[in-house]
Amino acid sequence: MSKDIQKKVEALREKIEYHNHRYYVLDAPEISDQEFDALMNELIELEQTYPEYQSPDSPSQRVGGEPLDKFPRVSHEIPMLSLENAESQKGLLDFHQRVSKNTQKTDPVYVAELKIDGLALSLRYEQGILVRGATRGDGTTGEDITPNVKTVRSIPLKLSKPLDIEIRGEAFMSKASFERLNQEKAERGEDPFANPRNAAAGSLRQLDPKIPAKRDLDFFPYSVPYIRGENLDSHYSAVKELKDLGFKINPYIRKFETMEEVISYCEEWQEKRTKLPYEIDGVVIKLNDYNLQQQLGATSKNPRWAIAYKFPAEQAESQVNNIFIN
Ligand SMILES: NC(=O)c1cnc(OC2CCCC2)nc1N
Repeated sequence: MSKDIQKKVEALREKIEYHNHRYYVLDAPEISDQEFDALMNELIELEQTYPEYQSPDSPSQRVGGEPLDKFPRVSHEIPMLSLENAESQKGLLDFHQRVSKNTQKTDPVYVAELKIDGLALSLRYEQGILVRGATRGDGTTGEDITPNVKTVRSIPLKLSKPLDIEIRGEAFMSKASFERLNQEKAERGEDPFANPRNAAAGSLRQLDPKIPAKRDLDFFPYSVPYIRGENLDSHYSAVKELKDLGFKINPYIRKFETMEEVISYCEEWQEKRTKLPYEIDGVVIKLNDYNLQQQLGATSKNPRWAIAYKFPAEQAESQVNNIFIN
């Protein structure tokens, strides 16, 4: 009997994670929400009947377990640095000058990414299993919020390869989920969140994981500070690897040969950002080649091989819109 139950539980888990990936990462579901819920309810029932089969990587953790009384503190062996800001196009050209001068490369390849306005997370996987999710904190000490991180549907609980790896990225809430949440809070007479970033941060810092589980949080990875057994030679190859491992990758990431192209990408998204389903506050520009990154290194605060182009504060008109929507 027990062998059969174990097989059934494991088969259910795989099926549920497969459909979770289809829906939340590929945006291409194959079954209805009702069918998915039925699979999840069946798994939860089996795990409650046979607690000996509970497992940290079970998708039942995505709906949240028991509340914690506090978050343990964690240290980031590799500090989570912050980005130096460029307030203008001239700042980007100065950055390019510094990079070219210090790497003797006049034509380095850059990667440009939308700067998602959310909460930085560090994810640790051992043999491909998510074992720890932590906030950035002050860059060297963060909070272990693993049960809450497991409720973010686009964060894989198990990678497609059994790797020991650390992955960092931005957890965020879409504009639509933010408006819906504030609507619900208003109906309950609760104070609304000021913006999606606060809503995402506030949700992930709840001691009861059942709360973030209902908040439709999302995640885009943006760096691989540590990987064992594979050597990645560039940021772009790391992003490809993240996609292969099961993560959702932001579709607007681009490689550019010149800073002029980077600047026009920044101008393009400064105009188009209101059309995105999530908030961005700029563009992140990174030197693609890991050897060149290594050559430039980092200060105690920022990497010298990356910079953030921050958009000027959002036009007043769009703020007014938000007030009326709320
Ligand atoms: N908010 C973002 O979208 C974002 C933040 N950070 C980074 O890169 C880290 C890696 C090295 C220092 C900054 N990339 C991003 N896309």
